[in-house]
Amino acid sequence: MENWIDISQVLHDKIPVWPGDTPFEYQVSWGMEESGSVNVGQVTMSTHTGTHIDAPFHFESDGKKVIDLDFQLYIGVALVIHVDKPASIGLKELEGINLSGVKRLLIRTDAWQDKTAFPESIPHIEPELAAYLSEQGVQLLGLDLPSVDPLDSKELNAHHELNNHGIHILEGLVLDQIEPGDYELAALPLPLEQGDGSPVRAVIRKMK
Ligand SMILES: N[C@@H](CC(=O)c1ccccc1NC=O)C(=O)O
Ligand SMILES: [Zn+2]
Ligand SMILES: [Zn+2]
Repeated sequence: MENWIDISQVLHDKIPVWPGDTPFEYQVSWGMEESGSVNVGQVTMSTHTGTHIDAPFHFESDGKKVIDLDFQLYIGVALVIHVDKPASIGLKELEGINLSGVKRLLIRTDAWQDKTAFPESIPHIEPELAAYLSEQGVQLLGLDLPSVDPLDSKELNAHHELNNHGIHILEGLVLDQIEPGDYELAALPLPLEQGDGSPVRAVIRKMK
């Protein structure tokens, strides 16, 4: 009994993407009939589709690309907390939660309920939170939202501040059914040499 729970969005042709971004598409480009032996598929997608990580190159031209990220960060103990549908996530929202020594923090907001559509607005991470999180030891921040900044933000202050404090970003998790507590997490990015982001298969297992 392994008890791993999938907290990833399913990738299918109707998965919502950032407005104006490349739609997700899977096609069998070389079918059984044609090839004589196999189906061979091709995937077209934005790197920010569904459950994914951001590399700093996403928002900084000289930032690290996916291949440069330490993959160890994406496997290990993580704390899940529940901050119910906040307007934004700052110090006040995390009051009373002990984050000391937490390296991977996953925040369940339940603010993106209908995952068949891209949300109209989302709670954002207050950029000032980055310093506090890094003081506590946080190096990976995961959310059940498509961004850590407001959807109309061009400055991407939370992305930058998190990166300035050595905190990496995991977005688009599915945490609706997940009770707060200590878990093991695995959410490995693909080894994309040029990637600004990467889809991940994110799974968690409750710590005994
Ligand atoms: N910051 C978002 C993605 C993002 O901003 C975005 C993704 C695809 C196409 C356009 C985007 N932003 C455009 O202003 C993210 O980190 O996933
Ligand atoms: Zn992203
Ligand atoms: Zn992002």
